[in-house]
Amino acid sequence: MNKKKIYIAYTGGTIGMRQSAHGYIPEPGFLQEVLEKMPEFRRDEMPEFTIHAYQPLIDSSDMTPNDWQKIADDIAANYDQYDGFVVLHGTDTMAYTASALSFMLENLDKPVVVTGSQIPLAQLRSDGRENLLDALFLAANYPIPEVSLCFNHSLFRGNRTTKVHADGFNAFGSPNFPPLLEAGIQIQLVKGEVKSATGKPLKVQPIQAQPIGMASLYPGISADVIANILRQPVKALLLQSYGVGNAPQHKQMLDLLSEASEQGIIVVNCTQCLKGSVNMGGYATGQALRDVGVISGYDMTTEATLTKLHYLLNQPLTPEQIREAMQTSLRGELSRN
Ligand SMILES: NC(=O)C[C@H](N)C(=O)O
Repeated sequence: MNKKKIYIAYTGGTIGMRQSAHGYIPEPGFLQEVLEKMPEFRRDEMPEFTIHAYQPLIDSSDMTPNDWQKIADDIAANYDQYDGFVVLHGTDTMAYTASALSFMLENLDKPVVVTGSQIPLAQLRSDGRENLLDALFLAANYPIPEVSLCFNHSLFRGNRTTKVHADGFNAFGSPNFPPLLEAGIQIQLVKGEVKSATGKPLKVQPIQAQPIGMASLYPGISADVIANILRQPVKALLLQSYGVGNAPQHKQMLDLLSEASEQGIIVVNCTQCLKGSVNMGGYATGQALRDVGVISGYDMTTEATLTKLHYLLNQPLTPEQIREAMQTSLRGELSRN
């Protein structure tokens, strides 16, 4: 039987860490050593896999857009030799990386599954074994050609995920989109579409860090706080508003946002709520934002909004084109009714 070949890009994260006097730390070679002692990964039903360990291995709190670039380039360089890709990554910023890769990898025709764990693979109660077995098995046998995130027996669309639990095994949620697949007793496709590769050429859109401001509204927030954020050389502002996209009807703040929009700063309205969508037509407090040029983030996660802004700001687009693309689904990251 011809086994499928999966490329593992091992970036770091808890899954391969070892206990030290200062807490968990990544250590080169350790993950491979632990895997050698786990025969289940070499069973006949499992695909062949190659591990490429990054130098240095990092805790995902240290991830930057340069690292997203490194992962995207690595996948592109190995694209033709493998049937699918698994990215081993820390959980803290996993949803950001999964979202960023979904935008950067244009014409993706093969599965890219991002996973990691809450407890290191070397520890007795690790969730890393299940997550990595699932990720490899699904990448080989259920090739859904998009960037997904595999955790706790669910496969989610990567750009719909957010870390919802700091210390539970069910660390990720996809609040506004059903899972692509559920791996219970039966493996059940929910929203995912299994397709074999068509041979479309992959294109990587390069990304460099962009100055993006983020402000979460709270009762009593002063316009000065927003003014300070806008004083930086920001190109976009992610505004986390209340409910369906409401903000206080604060003249000074609305004037600031209006000025920012006129200067070409992209101001995106996302809700602080975990579930549901922005609808700025719902209340006068939301309409006031729309009237000053703020655009809707609909039901996008913070992670998807931020990485999509990075993706678009790196291209030669006008502010109007960016606003338009922000409100359009590029990779299934938003739903518009
Ligand atoms: N569970 C984890 O992987 C957390 C770790 N701090 C990381 O994100 O790299």
